[in-house]
Amino acid sequence: MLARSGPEAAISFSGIRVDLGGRAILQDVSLDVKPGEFICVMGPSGCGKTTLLRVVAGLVQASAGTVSLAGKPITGPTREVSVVFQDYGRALLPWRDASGNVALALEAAGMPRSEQKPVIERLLEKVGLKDHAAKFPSQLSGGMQQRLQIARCLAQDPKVLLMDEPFGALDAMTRQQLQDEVLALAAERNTTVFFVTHDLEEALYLGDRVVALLPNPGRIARLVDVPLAHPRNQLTTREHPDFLRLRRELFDMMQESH
Ligand SMILES: Nc1ncnc2c1ncn2[C@@H]1O[C@H](COP(=O)(O)OP(=O)(O)OP(=O)(O)O)[C@@H](O)[C@H]1O
Repeated sequence: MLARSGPEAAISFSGIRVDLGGRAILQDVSLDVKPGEFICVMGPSGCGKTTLLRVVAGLVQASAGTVSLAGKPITGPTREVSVVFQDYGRALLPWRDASGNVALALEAAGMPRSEQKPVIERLLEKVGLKDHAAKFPSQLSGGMQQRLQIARCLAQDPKVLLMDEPFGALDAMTRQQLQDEVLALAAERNTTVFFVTHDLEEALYLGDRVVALLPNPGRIARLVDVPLAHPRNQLTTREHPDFLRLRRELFDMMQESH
């Protein structure tokens, strides 16, 4: 057995290429995501962010190279990985109330009904929906529906949480609240988060590292460490000189690539 210098990567991409529709969408992507790391993938529309996330979800296969989860090759969807989509409206079941939507994940895991109630209550409380357990998705605001989708994903107790532009459809205030909630939840559970966004500031605010992709074909243009202290703060973090410096650097890089 080979000696390892540190813990095994939670997600490891090694020289992957993804071809779709007869062309290379992603090329030569290599990246190790550490366990418990919050990694943000950003870049312009069409650079392959969602495709990269779908590779981790086991929904798209790499045409070349390898992708593994905690050392095991990804061959399809697994319960260790959960996905939060931008479109919460379609992700939730409209005929089930908030409790019922969270229960879905517990049922899928085979948890007996009698054990589900306290787990559901705790999760809804965690995402601030304790008093809305009996409401149906249509009775909840957009932010609340997204919180519910997050609770349902957490019910699966995933090692890796994939988030695809999860706050893109929310107003600025709600978006900031949810950013802080997800940061706190991920830190508390030591969940590895793979977060896709086209918003550079969101990527820097959330990420321990930011992967900047450029398109045609999608490839890693920059990988930056974000040296900002935790917990992050919507005012002081965003005003920090390191935040402003990195924002400028990545912004310039994106502009130059046009
Ligand atoms: N199934 C598919 N067949 C053919 N081409 C595809 C398929 N899925 C995605 N693509 C193409 O791959 C490229 C990358 O798409 P992807 O959705 O991964 O980009 P993105 O960076 O997430 O974009 P956006 O920010 O607009 O969501 C796009 O040009 C898209 O048209």
